[in-house]
Parts: sequence; structure tokens; C-alpha cells
Amino acid sequence: MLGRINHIAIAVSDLEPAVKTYRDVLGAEVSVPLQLPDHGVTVVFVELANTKVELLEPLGEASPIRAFLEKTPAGGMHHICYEVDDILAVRDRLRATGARVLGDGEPKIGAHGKPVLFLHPKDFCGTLIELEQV
Ligand SMILES: CC[C@@H](C(=O)O)C(=O)SCCNC(=O)CCNC(=O)[C@H](O)C(C)(C)COP(=O)(O)OP(=O)(O)OC[C@H]1O[C@@H](n2cnc3c(N)ncnc32)[C@H](O)[C@@H]1OP(=O)(O)O
Ligand SMILES: [Co+2]
Repeated sequence: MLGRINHIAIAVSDLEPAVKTYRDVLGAEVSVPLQLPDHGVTVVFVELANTKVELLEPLGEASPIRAFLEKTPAGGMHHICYEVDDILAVRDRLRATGARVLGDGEPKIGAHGKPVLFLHPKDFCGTLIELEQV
């Protein structure tokens, strides 16, 4: 069901020092910030040879990463994104096992312009999972 790891996301309260850490300390290539009001986040991508790291900062009061950052103010790993071929087929197969698909269960367009869905962390070893159709 799962393809490649598309990205690993790290939530931070302030994007600027996080960008400096990845760009200036770790020497990585970092994209320009992109605001995604539909997702309640501002995002940059750290481009690596085999995958990407997504740095997320809350955007708006209802941001889904605010509660996470209240518990982990220094920031932390927020989710892992797996690529899938057919997101609706995977959603329906997972739902049939009892797994909780977050939101209204309909894919939204994610940071790469592709459909994405999130799965509840309590159903997947304590890790929030994002699925992205490629
Ligand atoms: C950039 C766009 C896009 C992309 O294309 O890549 C993105 O990545 S957007 C990223 C942000 N969007 C989301 O995270 C959407 C999905 N998330 C949610 O719907 C919610 O955040 C949530 C996962 C359902 C949690 O929300 P909520 O129930 O309101 O928070 P709680 O604090 O009550 O959490 C309940 C329970 O789950 C634990 N938890 C929460 N978040 C995580 C997490 N990221 N990883 C692991 N565990 C998590 C939380 O600790 C609570 O546990 P208990 O305290 O034991 O009850
Ligand atoms: Co993501």
C-alpha cells in the first residue's frame, strides 16, 4: 500500500531560526516559505538527496499544530508522509480496518499540489501519518 517516504515534518513555533539551523548550520538547501491557509501552516522544504524535511510553523489561531507545540514548545517531529498511488482506495481499505481518517475524510490539496489525507496518530503507533497521492 505504501510507497516512498515523501517527507518527514517537524513543527516549530518560529520558522526563521529553524531555517537558519537547516541552511546555515546543517548546510542544506531550503525553499522559500509558503503560506497554506487551508492547512493552517506556513511551510518550507529542506531538499535532501533521498527525501525532504518539511518545517511547519502555525498559521492562524485554528492551526492544527498549535496544540502539539503547546506540548512540545521547542518543536519536534510532527508527521511522516508516505506516497500512495490511489489515495481513495487506501483510505477505504484503512477505514475498513477501523483506522480513523482525519477531517471529513476527503483529500485536500497539499503543499505539492497533490491530494493528501491524515491518519490518527493513536491508530498508527503514536505517529501522525500523511498520505500523498503521487
Ligand atoms: C503543508 C501542508 C501539508 C502537506 O502537504 O505536507 C501538511 O503537512 S499540513 C500539517 C498540519 N496538518 C495536520 O496536522 C492535519 C492533521 N492533524 C489533525 O487533525 C490534528 O492535529 C490531530 C492529529 C487530530 C490532533 O488534534 P487534536 O485532537 O485537536 O489534538 P490533541 O492534542 O487533543 O491530540 C489528541 C492525541 O493525539 C496526540 N497527538 C496529536 N498530534 C500528534 C502528532 N503530531 N504526533 C503524535 N501524536 C499526536 C496528542 O498528544 C493526544 O494524545 P493524548 O494526550 O495521549 O490524548
Ligand atoms: Co506534510
